[in-house]
Amino acid sequence: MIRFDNVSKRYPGGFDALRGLSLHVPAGQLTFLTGHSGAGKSTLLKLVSLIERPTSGNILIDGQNLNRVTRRQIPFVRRKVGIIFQNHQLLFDRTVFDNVALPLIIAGHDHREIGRRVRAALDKVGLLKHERAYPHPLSGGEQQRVGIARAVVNRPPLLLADEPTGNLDPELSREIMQLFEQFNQVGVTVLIATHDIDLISRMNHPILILKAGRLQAAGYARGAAP
Ligand SMILES: Nc1ncnc2c1ncn2[C@@H]1O[C@H](COP(=O)(O)OP(=O)(O)OP(=O)(O)O)[C@@H](O)[C@H]1O
Repeated sequence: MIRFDNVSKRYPGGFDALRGLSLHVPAGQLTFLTGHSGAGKSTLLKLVSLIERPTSGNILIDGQNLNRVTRRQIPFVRRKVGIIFQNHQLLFDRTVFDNVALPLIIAGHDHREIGRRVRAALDKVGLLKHERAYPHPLSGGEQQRVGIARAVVNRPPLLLADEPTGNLDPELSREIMQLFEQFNQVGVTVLIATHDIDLISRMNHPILILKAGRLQAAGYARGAAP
């Protein structure tokens, strides 16, 4: 699903965030991406979502080489990718419904289709009863679920999450991970960047470990081979 072939990323200022990185995230898997602070996890996710471009090397998503994607094509490629951030980046002056509807409005769907899909996404994350609420009074875990509903409302085949449990306690973190597992079980490829070794070591999913912009190791927490 995601293939990095000798990818390097040098930011303006000269810092090499990724250095000749090659890796593969198979379709249909839930994969964790971990490594020290500054190892390049967020940079990798930004390259996959075309927020940043590589300095050299090739990135293939579902066989499509991102180097060949023009600026004008970026929004169409991004529709295949749902992105979840640690601080969920919700619009606090819009209702839960409107926050989740945003990607569909941008994509130009009609009113009825938007209503149907938003409610389906809110139902999946257990927030249907809060559709008219504003994000502020919701708990941190609920706000993160709104962000997840917004990411999946377009039904993308690929979900990326950057520290999605960073602000949550262990119980809520487990619930959020279970949600990702549910999406994965219906065929969505999921890539989650996280520092939470404790959480991922209790789950049996493939792990990629970055160190200073390179792949240090790939495997399973429980030592099981793929
Ligand atoms: N826009 C930018 N301009 C310059 N340097 C950047 C930029 N974004 C990231 N970097 C640098 O690139 C390196 C990798 O950053 P990145 O955010 O990818 O790491 P990370 O593994 O996600 O770290 P963390 O776990 O702390 O979020 C860091 O040293 C960071 O300072």
